[in-house]
Amino acid sequence: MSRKIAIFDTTLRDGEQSPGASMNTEEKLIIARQLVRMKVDVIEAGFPISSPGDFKSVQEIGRIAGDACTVCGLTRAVDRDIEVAAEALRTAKCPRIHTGLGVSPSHLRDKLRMTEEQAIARAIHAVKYARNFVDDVEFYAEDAGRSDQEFLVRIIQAAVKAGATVVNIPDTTGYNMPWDFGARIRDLRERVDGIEDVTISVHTHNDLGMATALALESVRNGATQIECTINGLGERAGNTSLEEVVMAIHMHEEALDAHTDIVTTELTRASKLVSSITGINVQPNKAIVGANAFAHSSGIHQDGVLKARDTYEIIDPADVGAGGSQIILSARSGHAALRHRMGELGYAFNDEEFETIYQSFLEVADKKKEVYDEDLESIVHERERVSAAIWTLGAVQVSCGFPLTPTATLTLLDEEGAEHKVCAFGTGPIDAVYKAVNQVVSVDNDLSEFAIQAVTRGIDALGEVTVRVTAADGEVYTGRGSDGDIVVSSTKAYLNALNRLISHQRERAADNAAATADAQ
Ligand SMILES: CC(=O)SCCNC(=O)CCNC(=O)[C@H](O)C(C)(C)COP(=O)(O)OP(=O)(O)OC[C@H]1O[C@@H](n2cnc3c(N)ncnc32)[C@H](O)[C@@H]1OP(=O)(O)O
Ligand SMILES: CC(C)C(=O)C(=O)O
Repeated sequence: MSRKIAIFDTTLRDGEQSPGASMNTEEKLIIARQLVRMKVDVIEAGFPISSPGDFKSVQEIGRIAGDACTVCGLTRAVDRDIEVAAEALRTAKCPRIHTGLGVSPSHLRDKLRMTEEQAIARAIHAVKYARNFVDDVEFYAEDAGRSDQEFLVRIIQAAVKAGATVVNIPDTTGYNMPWDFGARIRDLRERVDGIEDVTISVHTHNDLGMATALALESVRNGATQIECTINGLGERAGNTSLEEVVMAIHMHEEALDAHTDIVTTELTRASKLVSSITGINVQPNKAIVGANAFAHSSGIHQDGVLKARDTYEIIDPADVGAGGSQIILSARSGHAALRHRMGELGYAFNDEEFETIYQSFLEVADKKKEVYDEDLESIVHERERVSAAIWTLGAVQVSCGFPLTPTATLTLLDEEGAEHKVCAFGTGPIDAVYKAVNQVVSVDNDLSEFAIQAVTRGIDALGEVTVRVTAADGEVYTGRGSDGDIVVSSTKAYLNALNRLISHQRERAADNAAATADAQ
């Protein structure tokens, strides 16, 4: 059995330190329930002395967690902080006090204004004092990543001797290279007496984008607890992201000789919950939980994934509760992806038909970021309309605006492919286009209805126009047209209606001629 790595979730403490992420007790409780469901080992619920609200949150989370996990409150190495944390955790089944102080030259000299000896004395006192209230005391050596390693060994040794059950080695400013930080952990493990009886924890920040790497390198060097947050929330660039370390350990259990007890299928839900409560969106390309983590939008990748998912996915989306892989249709998609999606929508085409559809798809895709199902339906229907065409659109251009007179320049193609070019004015751009169409296609009709709607989302949505025209004999014909440009969709819709009218009139004329011939 591999080593168990405890997951210490600090979303509700360090995560909440993200600007704009503060949460009330009710919200913290909702997240805490999800953390319990996900089986984290420790919930750092807050900093009890910092406010009555945080005190209450720690107290309530201690109550709901029961013995499912340890609940921890953070303190400075200050007696009053420790007393208040102890009080907040009084009714918790598995309470932990997390106390400590800065250990780097900068923290000692500029922030705490203490000598190394004073800091060691304060650390010993804080750990011992906390042990009066709880059996489980975690000592943090803040900014250990920039500390003098000899001093770090001494203060950690003192904390272990004073009764710390966990020693936390933070890279508070995310300064280290993973291998350097790993070497620090290994050195502590080799030199601190009694460290084998305590848990070595790491708390790494993402200032250089390496929080996850720092945590994993620490595990390789003997750490058995990782402090992390959902979505990597936390001070400045954030903390180690829980979902990343959990899945990295999950994927490389053998190499790391490590596992966690996290229910990975709950990761996506946890991410969405934290994002909706804090109002902090997850970047789409975020590992594991980003909206694009299992989305494929380029043809070569889509073809691969459709043939075998693991050609481009190392994680089964179901393993993190993310539903399934997504094929995003875009101008970079190839035949395989489009054929697949069309199949899912219930369309089957022969190769020749499909090639026309694919070319229309590329035209639409070049104008839009993403092609949705509604766009595909529209492309299919547009093709059906084009195949029934008598008059087709060659080109249309309008100029309009204040104080211009709306003008349309139009080229229509007849059934023989001959071009007919006209120009017309109107009360608006569509009116100008329709007047131009009437100059070429001379059939008696009244435009009785005109409606336009966006087929999909966004400013680049296809606009679908529906028109109804009434012929001289009172018969009504409907026409539809779609395009990213509503002048073009309006023109196509009108032509579609007129083509129907003309072909119906031709059918009727042919029927009449046949009837006359029969009668003679
Ligand atoms: C790396 C981290 O993420 S640490 C956690 C950060 N979290 C927080 O700060 C929680 C929210 N903080 C608060 O509510 C407040 O800052 C409190 C209640 C903790 C303290 O408030 P105040 O008493 O007003 O102090 P203030 O915040 O102005 O300054 C911090 C003081 O604590 C001292 N201090 C900082 N860390 C420690 C420590 N670990 N142990 C002992 N003293 C410390 C500072 O040196 C400073 O002391 P000084 O006033 O004598 O110079
Ligand atoms: C208080 C400690 C654990 C911390 O948050 C840090 O060092 O970043």
